[in-house]
Amino acid sequence: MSITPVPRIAVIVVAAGSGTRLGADLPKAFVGIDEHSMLRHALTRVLEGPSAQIVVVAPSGHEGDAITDVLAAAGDRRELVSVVTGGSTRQASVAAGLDALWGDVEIVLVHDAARALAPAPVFERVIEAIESGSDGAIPVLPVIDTIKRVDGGRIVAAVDRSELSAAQTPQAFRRDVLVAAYATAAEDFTDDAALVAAAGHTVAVVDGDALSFKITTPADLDRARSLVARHPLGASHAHLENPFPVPRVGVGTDVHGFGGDGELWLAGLHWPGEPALSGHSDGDAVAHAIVDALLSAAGLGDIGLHFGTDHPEYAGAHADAFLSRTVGLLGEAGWRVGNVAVQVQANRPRMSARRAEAEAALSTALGGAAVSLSATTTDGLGFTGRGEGVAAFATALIVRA
Ligand SMILES: Nc1ccn([C@@H]2O[C@H](COP(=O)(O)OP(=O)(O)OP(=O)(O)O)[C@@H](O)[C@H]2O)c(=O)n1
Ligand SMILES: C[C@](O)(CO)[C@H](O)COP(=O)(O)O
Repeated sequence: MSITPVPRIAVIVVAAGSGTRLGADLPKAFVGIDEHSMLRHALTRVLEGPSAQIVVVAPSGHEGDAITDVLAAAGDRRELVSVVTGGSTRQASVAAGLDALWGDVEIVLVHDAARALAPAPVFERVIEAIESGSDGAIPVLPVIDTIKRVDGGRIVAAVDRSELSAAQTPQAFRRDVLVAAYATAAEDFTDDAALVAAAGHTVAVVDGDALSFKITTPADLDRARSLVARHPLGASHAHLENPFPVPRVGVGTDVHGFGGDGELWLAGLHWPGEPALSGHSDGDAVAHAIVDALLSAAGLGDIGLHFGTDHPEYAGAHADAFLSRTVGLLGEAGWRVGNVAVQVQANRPRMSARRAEAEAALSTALGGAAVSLSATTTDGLGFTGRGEGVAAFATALIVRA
């Protein structure tokens, strides 16, 4: 039987605020970003960091809600997490968390549940600063806006923003330093770094992260919701370090029966002497399967949405019109095509002789992305085996533009 070592790091997640500026009808930490609360998101990301004791500080009367989030987020690590009741100020809530630390803990991180999307590398950076000898460490971002000192409704001074930094959490401290500073604090501070600095300690700064923004106002909540909508919890969490690092794949299929007017168009090529496929456009099942694969990868719906019979401009249109418009739709959504693989099932035409030509035509229509085309028959089975039509199956990979 293995015994889990007692962690030397603890994270106090303060979640006991009311969220007046957000104006929700329940304490802020329990407001949903998606179907999961801010606290649940924050805990999920804390749990992606180094093994640590986790103390959740909940608003009085909402300890049960906090335990529900802990059980959902922590799974079989729930023995690492405890819930305590917070106070009327952030500082009082942190103090309640400090009282719950286990004996072996040497490094304490204090983190706002309201900074629910703070990514794991920030936790690692502040811990590393303490392990390198600092008493305290705080993540900061440069101040971007021009800053003015204002008094009586008028500007009284310009402030040099190069001297300023915006404070974030998690903030990390040597446990003995933080506990002693809290024991002697004579006033209320908005963060722990200020309290520890007021006690005479040096607090090192490390790089913050734009994703560690605090959800304070309804606009902040909208921003968090839109980020999380693109990258839900339970998929991957590393995504949020960079909102768009993960390529996406999609699938598409299409079938068309023979019986159209004129001659065949398939895989972006004209096939003189071959019977035409029927359809609103030219019936090019290969191009249409690729369109669906690309739209599905980007989450942009399907071919019916963008090229259906209510779009008369695509009546009789060939592959290049479909594919170039699809590339445009992806581009507007911030995606570009990585590669496409497509398979044709048909008795005719014989694709092998023109495979390279078809791949080149499709690739050109997709702005140069690699396309590979394969073809098969179905041993006489099904509608393609009976020679009634053509089926195509495509997969696509897209990456952020
Ligand atoms: N008495 C308090 C006040 C705040 N916090 C926590 O401290 C973090 C930062 O607080 P902030 O979001 O700025 O404050 P709130 O009190 O929640 O919001 P508001 O100031 O808008 O009322 C939040 O995770 C919040 O839950 C806390 O645990 N206990
Ligand atoms: C610790 C903190 O997140 C630092 O930015 C703090 O909670 C900030 O509170 P604020 O008074 O809303 O800036």
